Amino acid sequence: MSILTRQVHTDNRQSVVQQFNLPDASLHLWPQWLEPQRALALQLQLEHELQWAQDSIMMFGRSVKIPRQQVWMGEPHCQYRYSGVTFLPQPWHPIVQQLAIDVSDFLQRPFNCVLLNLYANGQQHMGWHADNEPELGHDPFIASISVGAARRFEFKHRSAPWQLAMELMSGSLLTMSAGCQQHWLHRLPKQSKINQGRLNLTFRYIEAKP
Ligand SMILES: O=C(O)CCC(=O)C(=O)O
Ligand SMILES: [Fe+2]
Repeated sequence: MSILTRQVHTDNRQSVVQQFNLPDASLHLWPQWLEPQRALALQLQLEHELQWAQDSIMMFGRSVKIPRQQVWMGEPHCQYRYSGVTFLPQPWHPIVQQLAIDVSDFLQRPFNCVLLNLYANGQQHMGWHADNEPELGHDPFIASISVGAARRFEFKHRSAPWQLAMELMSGSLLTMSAGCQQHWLHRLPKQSKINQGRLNLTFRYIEAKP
């Protein structure tokens, strides 16, 4: 499959965007959305100040530790159930809340919760999945910010032999929408040679129940 990408260059790093024209999905990547100093400060501060946990999930009827650490954070109503486990949100850390506001302003989209993942090195990873839990609504719009080591991020279509890989650099913003979670899977594969850590934040929106 040939993927057309369109690149726009101006002085402002936030307006440099790559658009991936995939069947059944929309992906946009701003490779340098955060200033390098802000990306580094964010990584260091969040690594130290959040209550990271190597949670367990259910796989094939067994409880298995995830190969990374995570924090679920956001508005109090944003309970999140995946892989057989319900997560209650930690209250906003002010830096993460400010980032949620900045991303919302930039994309003109609401976000009220975020899954943070901390990968100590390239051995830590996330397997094939889609973020299609019912709480996220019919066609989730997800904004993913990465800081730290650059890592490969891969997509594969659920029913056609199409694949796509990209590099998520420190300070990048990736959006996944328009069918991406229904029709595609994504993963962060192992890259054993990478020794540095990486932190990723996927901002999401969960509607409050009346
Ligand atoms: O670390 C990443 O870039 C993957 C994050 C992701 O897919 C998720 O949090 O659902
Ligand atoms: Fe995901």
